[in-house]
Amino acid sequence: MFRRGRPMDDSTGGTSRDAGWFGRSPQRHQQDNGGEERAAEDRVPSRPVAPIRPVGSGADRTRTAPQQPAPTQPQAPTPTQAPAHPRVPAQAQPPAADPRVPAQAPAPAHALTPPPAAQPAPHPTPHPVAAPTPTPAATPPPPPEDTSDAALLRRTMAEIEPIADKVTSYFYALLFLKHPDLRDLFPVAMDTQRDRLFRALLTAATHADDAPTLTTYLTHLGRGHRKYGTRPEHYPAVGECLIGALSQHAPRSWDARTEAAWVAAYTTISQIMIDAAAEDELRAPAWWDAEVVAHEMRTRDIAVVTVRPDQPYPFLAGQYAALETPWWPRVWRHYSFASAPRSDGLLSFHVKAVPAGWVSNALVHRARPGHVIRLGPPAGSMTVDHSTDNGLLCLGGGTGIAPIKALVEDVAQHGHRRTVQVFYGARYDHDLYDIETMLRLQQSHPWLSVRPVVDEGPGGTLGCRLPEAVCEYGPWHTYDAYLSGPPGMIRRGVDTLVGIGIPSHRIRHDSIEELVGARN
Ligand SMILES: NC(=O)C1=CN([C@@H]2O[C@H](COP(=O)(O)OP(=O)(O)OC[C@H]3O[C@@H](n4cnc5c(N)ncnc54)[C@H](O)[C@@H]3O)[C@@H](O)[C@H]2O)C=CC1
Repeated sequence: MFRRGRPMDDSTGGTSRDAGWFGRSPQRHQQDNGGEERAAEDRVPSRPVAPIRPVGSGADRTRTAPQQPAPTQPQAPTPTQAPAHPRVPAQAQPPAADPRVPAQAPAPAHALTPPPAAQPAPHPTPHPVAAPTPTPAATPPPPPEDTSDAALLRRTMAEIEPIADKVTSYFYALLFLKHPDLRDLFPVAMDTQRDRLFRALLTAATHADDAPTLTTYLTHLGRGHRKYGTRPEHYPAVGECLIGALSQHAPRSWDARTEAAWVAAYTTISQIMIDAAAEDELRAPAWWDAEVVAHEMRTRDIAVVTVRPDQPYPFLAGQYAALETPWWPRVWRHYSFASAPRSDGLLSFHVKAVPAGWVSNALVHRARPGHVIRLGPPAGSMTVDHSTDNGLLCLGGGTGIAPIKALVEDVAQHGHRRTVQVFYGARYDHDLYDIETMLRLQQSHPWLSVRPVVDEGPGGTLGCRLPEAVCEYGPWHTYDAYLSGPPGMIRRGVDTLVGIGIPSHRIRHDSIEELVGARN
């Protein structure tokens, strides 16, 4: 969930009312803990992380760079084999990789070289005898240099940010060169993985001096990495190569102190993630196997897939999960739950097959009843705040209607009458694949109104009409807003809603960065 223009990592449980990126909502906290607050004494003892020995650090920066990794990248998602899921988790991914981390560039702590002070202009003196001599303005002293660890980390990040892609490639090259055994544990295609790592790194670095925020974020990250089979011994290998890559590409800001700051930061990061994963092991599986029990094609490229998890799967309406199919091991994509929790324990997802979408094509065109997929733990905080009576204004674009439907069901289950107004957007009439369900819900719930908004206008003109359509109704300033759909719709929707008076802290949606490419 986000504040406007300021993404919250929804896997971390932030709410619009939290103070920062990774603030934790009471509601999400409860869900994280299975409804119970764990007593401190229940915590498992910390597992010490092995020391990190930076690879390719400042001292040997001049060495030849390793060759770029050559991950095989199949051209099209046309799986031909259906290997069974290995029962023993053979996956591992580097610990600093979360899709929900905002790709926000860190602001440099301050300019290292202050701009030159302006020189006083020469005063014209037509009558030199009488003219007073001006006192030159005092040159302000340069601000004291911030040499805290956090500032050192931010300086490195600022230096590598413009060449992020290169640094990430170098990091993986180093990792697979030094630890070739780890290559098999990553997905065949490393495209999404690369961005995630860098974004997670940015977040950790920019929040290094904000311990509570960082801890909450990393705790979720550590738990989420269980499904990859990440083990404590993987962390030093990743850390060493990460620091090696940074030192190689940030020559201006790298020195012994900077290296020490990175080693300390990464050690802390690893420790929190390892401990979080160990604690989570006590109460939840790393992933759930889930059998497909129904597969319904709604259009030629949209399917509603219903699965039965092999054990209870607690979640909240509005959340999402990572899904892995048996055809593309270690490739996980996120989908929202399309229903509130059901008494029969079944879960539904709305999946649109997108071009070159590995998981989406497998789920739409290949998965059938009887197949078993995997689910990661639930995440996300686009959930209903049941502590208020505010109405809900919901914008669902395309398959983004899935979590909106879950939210409506959630309000219905709570039996507390609140106005819910849904605007359901699609390009054409025939793209409104779930309109019948939504209209049925409207019929049975007098507090619910559903308005389809189709882009195709008179004479076949197309325009993105969804956010604007909301302005024709209202007023909305007492409503909580929920947006779900393509990133462009979210961005424009947020601007529109703020423009018509909904405070940004009452506007909720999943991470835009995560949405980009996350469901393909
Ligand atoms: N399947 C799921 O569980 C979920 C999917 N999503 C996301 O929803 C999206 C659904 O994609 P499609 O069905 O292909 O939607 P689409 O591209 O057909 O668009 C759906 C609606 O969004 C509006 N829209 C699109 N771009 C816009 C823009 N730049 N400004 C304003 N409005 C815009 C359209 O006018 C239309 O009303 C995907 O990006 C997916 O990641 C989001 C949440 C859950």
